[in-house]
Amino acid sequence: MLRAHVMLAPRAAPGAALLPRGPRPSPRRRRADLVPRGADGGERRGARYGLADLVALSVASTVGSGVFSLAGRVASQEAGPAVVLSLGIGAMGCLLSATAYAELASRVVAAGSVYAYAQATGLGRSAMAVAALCLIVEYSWSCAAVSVDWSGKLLRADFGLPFLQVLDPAVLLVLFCTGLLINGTKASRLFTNVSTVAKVGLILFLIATALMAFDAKNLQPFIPEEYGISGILRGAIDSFFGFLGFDAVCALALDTKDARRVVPNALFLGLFVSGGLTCLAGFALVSAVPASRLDPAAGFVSAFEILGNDFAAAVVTVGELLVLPVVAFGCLLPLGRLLCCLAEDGFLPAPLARRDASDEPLLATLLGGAATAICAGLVPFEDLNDICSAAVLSCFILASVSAVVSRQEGALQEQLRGLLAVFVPCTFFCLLLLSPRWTTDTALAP
Ligand SMILES: NC(=[NH2+])NCCC[C@H](N)C(=O)O
Repeated sequence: MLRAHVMLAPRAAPGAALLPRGPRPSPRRRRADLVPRGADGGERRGARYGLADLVALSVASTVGSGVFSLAGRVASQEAGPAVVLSLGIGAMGCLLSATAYAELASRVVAAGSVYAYAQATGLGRSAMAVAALCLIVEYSWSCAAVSVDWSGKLLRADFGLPFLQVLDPAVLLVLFCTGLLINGTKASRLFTNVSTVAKVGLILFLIATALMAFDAKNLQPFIPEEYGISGILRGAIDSFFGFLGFDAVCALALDTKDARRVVPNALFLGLFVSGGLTCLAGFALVSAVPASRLDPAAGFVSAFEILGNDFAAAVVTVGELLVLPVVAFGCLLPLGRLLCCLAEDGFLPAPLARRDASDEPLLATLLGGAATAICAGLVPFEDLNDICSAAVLSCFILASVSAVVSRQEGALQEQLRGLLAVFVPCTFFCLLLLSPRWTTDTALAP
C-alpha cells in the first residue's frame, strides 16, 4: 500500500513556522502550502547540511563539461565568439526551471525532489511513477555518462597505468563514489567541499590565464555570418547539459537545517555561481584565441597550446581529471536517498528504506551504486546521454506543472490534476521516442 510521504496541509500545521521570511506570500498561495507529515517540519534528526555545503554540492555536480568541453565545442562549431550568448541562454533556461524547484522546495521538505513535489501536489500515481523513473535515470545515468567521459579523458592522457587495461576506469569511479557515500556524511561532505574549492580554483586559473592573452580582434565578428542566430540557439541547446545538476540539492532537504529557506537559496546561489563561472570561462576562451582555431574536442587545452603556454595546458589536462569525479559523485549522492524514499512509500522493497546508525540509506546507496556501475560498464555513451536528457527534461516539466497546480484551488486544481495525469506520462514517452533524434552527437561525445 502506498503510504503518503508528504501531503497538503493548512497553513497552521506543524512546520509552517519554517516558511521563509521576507515578503509575505499572497493569501492564495498561503492556503495551498505543502508541508510534510510529522511535527518536525520534515528534517531528520541531526540534519547536517548548511547553505555553504549545499551551494558547494550544487557547483560540484553542475560545473564540468560546460567549461571543459562544451564552451570550446560550441565556439568552434556553432556560435564563434557568441558562445557567450549560447551559454547565457542555456543558463537562463535552467534558471527558469530552478524557480519552480525553489518554490516547491520552500514548501515541501522531502528527499524525493520532483517525485515528492508531484506527490504533494496530488498529481497522481502515474505522474509520481514517471517522476521516480526520470529521477532514477537522471541521477544514475548522468553519473554513468560523466564517468564514461572521465574515463575517456584518462585513457587518452595515457599515464601508462597497467591496471587500466584490465579494469574500466568508469566503473572504478562509480565504485569509488559509492564507497565514499557509504563512509557517511563526513567523508562525502569533505570530498565535495575540497573538490569544489579545487574546481573553482582551477577554473579561475583558466579564466585569468586566458584573459591575460585578451585580444579584442578575436571577438570580431561577434556573430560570424556562417553561424548566425540559429547557430547561437543550437549552441544553447548543446550547452544546456553543462548547467544540469543544480537540482541535486533538493534531494538533501531532509538532511538540511531549515530546509525551506536553505534549499531554495542554495538552488539560486549554486546556479548563479555555476552559470557565472561557465559564461566567464566561455568569454575568456574566445577572447584569447580565434574561435575557428580551437579544437572542438579540447577547448582550453588547445587554446593554451595555440598561445604556446604548455604549463597552463598541462594544468588543465591534469586538473580536469582531478576535479571531474566530483560531478559523478554529485549525481550519485541523491540516488540512494531517492531509492530509500521510494521504499518508504512502498514503491520498492522495504529493506531499501533501512538507514544505518548515522541515518544514511546504506542498502539503497549500495544498490544505486552497483546498478550505476553496471550501466557505466555496459551502456554506450550516446545512449546514456540521450535517455538522460529526456529524463531531465521530463523532470523540469514535472517541477513546473507541480508548481502551477499547487497554486490553484478547488475545481480548477482538480481539472488540472486530471489533465496532467494523462499529459505527463504521454510527454515522457514522446520525449523518449524523440530523444535519439535531437540529442545524439551533442554535448560530451568522448
Ligand atoms: N543531474 C545531472 N543531470 N547531472 C549531470 C551533470 C553534468 C554536468 N552539468 C556537466 O556538465 O558535467
